[in-house]
Amino acid sequence: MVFEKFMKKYAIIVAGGSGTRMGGSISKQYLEIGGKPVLMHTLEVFFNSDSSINLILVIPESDFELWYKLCSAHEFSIPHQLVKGGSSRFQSVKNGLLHILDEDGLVAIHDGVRPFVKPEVIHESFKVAAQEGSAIAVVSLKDSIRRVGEDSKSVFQERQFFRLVQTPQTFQIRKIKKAFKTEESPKFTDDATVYEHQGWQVSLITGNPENIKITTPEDMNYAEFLIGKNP
Ligand SMILES: Nc1ccn([C@@H]2O[C@H](COP(=O)(O)OP(=O)(O)OP(=O)(O)O)[C@@H](O)[C@H]2O)c(=O)n1
Ligand SMILES: C[C@](O)(CO)[C@H](O)COP(=O)(O)O
Repeated sequence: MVFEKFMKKYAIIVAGGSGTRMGGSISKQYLEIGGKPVLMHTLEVFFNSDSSINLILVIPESDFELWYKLCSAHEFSIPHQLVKGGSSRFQSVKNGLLHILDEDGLVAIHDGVRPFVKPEVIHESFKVAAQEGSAIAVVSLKDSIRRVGEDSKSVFQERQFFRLVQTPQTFQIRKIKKAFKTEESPKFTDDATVYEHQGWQVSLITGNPENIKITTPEDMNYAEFLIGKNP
């Protein structure tokens, strides 16, 4: 039995992107919902779920000044380490991992633009990763799905065999640091795929459906609605 309570814990919050699908002059991670930048909500959920988690925030180096100004304007005082982002999500995660020693412990990797993750999911992810090496938050599908071929013909798929993958994706530090030593590949759409590339099986946990990745403008309306429900 491994008890995660006594292990060193980190969370790498990746926000090194520029939000091309959202558009606009300010990257989506700094847009306000409920009067506060998205990223501050995300950092708060982790801090409030367990204040012993060491928070590492990855943003583009060119945004450091902006972030300091936002922290000052919003009197944001949650302790975190700022790390520069990379040219892709993979590179941003890799930069975050370089700031963690190769030690026994756990690291949750989480998209900065998923501020609605539930504390219960964060706790479960650390618990399962301590026992099994990894814990990937996923949710079941509610709609029917079809696979569309290049000829535009579509085929019914049995949705019970599929899951939507979210973050946090939590790992034992030694394993995920080893996994990220590999060359970047287009197949690496998340951290689970990098881990799996080592021949290791990932463990799935149940995420929360409202833990959306804020991606396009209509997501901001839903995010404002959700903040209203959970101020
Ligand atoms: N070079 C990058 C690219 C993405 N991300 C982060 O990875 C998460 C998921 O990526 P996505 O939603 O695609 O964000 P963007 O890359 O900013 O958006 P887009 O693809 O629309 O440009 C986001 O928190 C994003 O900031 C990152 O840390 N570094
Ligand atoms: C990591 C992720 O959020 C899991 O669903 C997703 O793969 C990120 O994809 P994106 O294309 O970088 O937004």
